[in-house]
Amino acid sequence: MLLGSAPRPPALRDLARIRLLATVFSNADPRWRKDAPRPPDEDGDLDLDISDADERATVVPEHQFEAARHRTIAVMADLEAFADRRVGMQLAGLPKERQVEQAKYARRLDAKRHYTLCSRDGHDLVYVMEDSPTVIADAMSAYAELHLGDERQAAAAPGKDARYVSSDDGAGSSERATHYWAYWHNKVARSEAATLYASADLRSGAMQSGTQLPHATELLYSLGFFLFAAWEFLAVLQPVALDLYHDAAWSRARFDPVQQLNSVHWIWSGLALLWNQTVDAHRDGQDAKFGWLAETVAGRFSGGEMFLPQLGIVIPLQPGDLLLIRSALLEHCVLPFEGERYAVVAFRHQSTLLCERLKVEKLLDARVQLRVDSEAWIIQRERVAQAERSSGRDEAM
Ligand SMILES: O=C(O)CCC(=O)C(=O)O
Ligand SMILES: [Fe+2]
Repeated sequence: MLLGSAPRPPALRDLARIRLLATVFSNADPRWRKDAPRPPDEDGDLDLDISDADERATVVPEHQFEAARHRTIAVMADLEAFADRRVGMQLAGLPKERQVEQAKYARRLDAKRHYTLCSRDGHDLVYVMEDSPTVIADAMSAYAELHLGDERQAAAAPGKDARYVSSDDGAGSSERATHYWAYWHNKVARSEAATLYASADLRSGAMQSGTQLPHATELLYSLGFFLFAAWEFLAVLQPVALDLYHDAAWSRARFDPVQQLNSVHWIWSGLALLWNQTVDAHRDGQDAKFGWLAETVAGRFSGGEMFLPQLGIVIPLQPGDLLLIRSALLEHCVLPFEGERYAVVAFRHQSTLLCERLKVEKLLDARVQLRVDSEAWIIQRERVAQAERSSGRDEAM
């Protein structure tokens, strides 16, 4: 695939969307039963109207992305070693205090830079882009206000998800929650015949009865910039990954609840929405092995940086930043914070690629790099300079 030429996914007309939502979330719909047979590939009863592409999320000026690509620093590491789990310091399982202690010895990246962390063998590991405009904090607060209620007190059920069971309970606000909007594959039979089911949030009564739907849709709209930015960056930096993710998403579009909530740039199999969660050192073992997770944070908080022990690096992820990270390979944890910290994490599980018979190894073979001497880089640099010149002119006028 050529740089940036990933096909734009279609979007739904509002009315069609509401009708679809009603169908998708209806209890009667057998697709969301765990034991449902795999949906047929041919057109089902849901007719997507693709005639009206939704451009809402595409109003971000292009030079903003170009500028973000413009400044990078590289930290060399070894991707294969990560896959083998041989490299660097690993902290999963250690008490949070020990994780925090180790973070003191890590290199702290400059918050005012965009950067790429590369592997020695030419694979990029992490991308960080700062300064995206954010409406996400408001949307997360509003959604929490309306729909989390008492659940906000309850983090992910203790013992269920080790990532969010922190030995340090003191960090952050007292209102914590983790919610998933996702489709999962049946964990028992991860095979061709594996079935899909929606996350508990999406199967909840409020979602199914529709009272929560407008707010969920609104929240997803508010994430438009984030999803768009992740899409755009993957298109340039990891086009093969974007292609795979896109194919996986769109071959499942009719059955993907979040897709149905409307997202033009939805290439993920799930979203994790975190309100004030501390997150212990972990790898996201279910994510595509060499794949990417996209994350943004919102709220007003201090601390809460992301620590990558294997790289010995602390990333001061700030509200509005975008992080792309090989989440199944790189161990990461969130350092303690004060204030309100929301995280939105978009991921694609390995099982969703296997199920689609998509070759996840392609993600490794992509060998797409951002190199200062590459042609792509030079083109980008020129475009950045151009964009900066013209925006300078705009400001002067
Ligand atoms: O909250 C964060 O910044 C990270 C969340 C995370 O790593 C996860 O949900 O897997
Ligand atoms: Fe994670």
